[in-house]
Amino acid sequence: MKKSYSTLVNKKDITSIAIGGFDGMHIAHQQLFKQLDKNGAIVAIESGYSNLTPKSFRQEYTNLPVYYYVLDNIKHLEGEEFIKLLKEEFPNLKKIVVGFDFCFGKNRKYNTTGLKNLFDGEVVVVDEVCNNKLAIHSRFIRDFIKQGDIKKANEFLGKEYKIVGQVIKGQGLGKKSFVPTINLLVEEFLLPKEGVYITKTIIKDEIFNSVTFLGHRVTTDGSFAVETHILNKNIHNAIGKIQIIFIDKIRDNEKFNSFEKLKNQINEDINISLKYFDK
Ligand SMILES: Cc1cc2nc3c(=O)[nH]c(=O)nc-3n(C[C@H](O)[C@H](O)[C@H](O)COP(=O)(O)O)c2cc1C
Ligand SMILES: Nc1ncnc2c1ncn2[C@@H]1O[C@H](COP(=O)(O)OP(=O)(O)OP(=O)(O)O)[C@@H](O)[C@H]1O
Repeated sequence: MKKSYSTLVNKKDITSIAIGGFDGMHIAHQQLFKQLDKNGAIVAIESGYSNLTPKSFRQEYTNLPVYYYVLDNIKHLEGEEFIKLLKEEFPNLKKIVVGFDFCFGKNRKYNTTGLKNLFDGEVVVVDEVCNNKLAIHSRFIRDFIKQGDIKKANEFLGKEYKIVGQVIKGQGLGKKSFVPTINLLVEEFLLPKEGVYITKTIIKDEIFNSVTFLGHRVTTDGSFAVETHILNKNIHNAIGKIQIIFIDKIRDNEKFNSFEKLKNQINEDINISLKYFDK
């Protein structure tokens, strides 16, 4: 469940901050957080494009308080003005942690050297964090997810990719012709490539093994759907928000020329998922 430490911690108590967009809260971001002291905080600059950990979802991946600032409100600031703002916001600030490629201020013209010149406290610059020689960045993780390469995305995230959606009514076909599924409306999160995935589904804090289809139902009504089938369990009453955790991709979305062929394939997808959870 979402934590909201930032509302509980007084900004006056904060002595160190890490600054960045932090979409995904991936392995490299976590390296920055390790440099913070026990009165540390995360200053997340919201560009409006965060879709790995949108809006306030970043708080879930850290015990440090996260404070959000809207990029449009601060991007016009000169370097001195930005530092002044930080010192007003966090009057006891002693240390700032950023990555090697951090830029800030009007036209992004200030870099880590500028930060060291302008801030009178300690500045820690973290070297590029890589995974097997590949730099870890949110934009690369987004590419992996869009390509359906969930394993790679999870490796770079340092955790399993998770989306949150609202339960909605399906076509009512699943139960009758295929298997029962929970249909979801997902608005804020980046969706993996169309296809079928081994997943876990969290409903009211309870975790279920599942298999999830997402894409255009090209075999039935053609409409776009995110639907999850809970393995070995009948769930009748899922409502509200549920979470889907992506583990691995099974296959691409396919158009079948009969419902029977789709049904056989769905059973095969279920078997692959069951085997994965059995091992
Ligand atoms: C594991 C699984 C795999 C699926 N694969 C496909 C597929 O490859 N192509 C497709 O058109 N629909 C696929 N579907 C979606 C079915 O067409 C869908 O479940 C059916 O239309 C029922 O929809 P409903 O839940 O809205 O009633 C899949 C569903 C599941 C659960
Ligand atoms: N691979 C990395 N190694 C070290 N520091 C990093 C790395 N990636 C990001 N950072 C630092 O983390 C902070 C947050 O950066 P940012 O939100 O731009 O992450 P990102 O993964 O590079 O995102 P994007 O791909 O969208 O640019 C910044 O201070 C940035 O310099």
